[in-house]
Amino acid sequence: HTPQVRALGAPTVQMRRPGLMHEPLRTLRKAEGGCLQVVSDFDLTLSKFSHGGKRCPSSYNILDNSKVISEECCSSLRTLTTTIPIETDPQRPVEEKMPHMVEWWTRAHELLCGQSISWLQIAEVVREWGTMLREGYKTFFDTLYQHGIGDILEKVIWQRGTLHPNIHILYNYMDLGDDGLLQGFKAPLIHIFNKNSAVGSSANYFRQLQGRTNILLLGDSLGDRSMADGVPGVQDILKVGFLNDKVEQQRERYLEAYDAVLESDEMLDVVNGLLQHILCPGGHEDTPEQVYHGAQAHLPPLPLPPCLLPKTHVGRLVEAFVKKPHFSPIEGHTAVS
Ligand SMILES: Nc1ccn([C@@H]2O[C@H](COP(=O)(O)O)[C@@H](O)[C@H]2O)c(=O)n1
Repeated sequence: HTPQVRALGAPTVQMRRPGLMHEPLRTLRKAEGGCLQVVSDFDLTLSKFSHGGKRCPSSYNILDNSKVISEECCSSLRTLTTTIPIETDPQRPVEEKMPHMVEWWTRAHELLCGQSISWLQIAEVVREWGTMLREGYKTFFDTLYQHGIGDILEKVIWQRGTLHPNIHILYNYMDLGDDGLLQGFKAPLIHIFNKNSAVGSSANYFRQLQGRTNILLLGDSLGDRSMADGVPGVQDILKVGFLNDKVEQQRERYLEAYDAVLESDEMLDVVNGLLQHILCPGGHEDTPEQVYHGAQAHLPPLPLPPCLLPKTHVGRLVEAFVKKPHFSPIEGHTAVS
């Protein structure tokens, strides 16, 4: 018997087969988090899709739309967004979309590298942007940290004080020259349809987490549902999708792709509620806030991320600011994106 999961009763939650949630939830709950890893997308999943009626930028957009980019570059970047209809076209198979995505990301990187962007400018742009995480992000990260669960998410914001050592970030890391200017992006190129255990250092990373056989996956695009593909030894996986846009048109496909779909929901409350259900198997369900405050009481002080240690190169500081730090996962904690 799976106890009622209060979070799933929220009006924004849609499930095609609610009954199918029972088994994975039961397994996840039974393990009390000991076997859990959370694999999450960042853009428009942990960050907001809209705020005050306006669309929020992706982590690329914050640079694209900023004053550090010339008008000409901005317009060229905008031209590239003509690829979006291909990205979101439900009729095209992923294999057909792939080359277009590679071309888009590659060209955007080339354009950005031609702009002599300095690390200070990047830090400033990110600071200005800083408010766009979904409400509840602190509860989310702190709860996972307090329970020793890493294996989380892509791209997390250190500025928000939530870059705990159990987080592993998979992203297109910037390459800053000795002059502090953006000169390239590190390989391999990561784009919307190749974020999985086969890319870059992920295979190693996931191998370290072999004991964590239950996955809570969070995404906002249909490509995100494959983020845990190839992870070794997975027993149960629960996929939660944020359906941000064109809700009516996309509902059916999202319901097929994800176990639970959150429609136009800018909060992380449902996710926090699920975590709280999984992590407090013994008794009643506290509210996520109660769990959060409990978690806070036990949190050790945050260690400085390696990029902020005194001896490190200033460029690494920038990488932290722009959410593209290259931290080695710390054994026993870790996290993914
Ligand atoms: N140069 C680019 C490339 C992609 N985008 C958009 O960012 C989004 C990234 O989404 P993830 O789910 O992979 O985090 C994606 O929706 C692209 O449309 C961009 O803005 N600029």
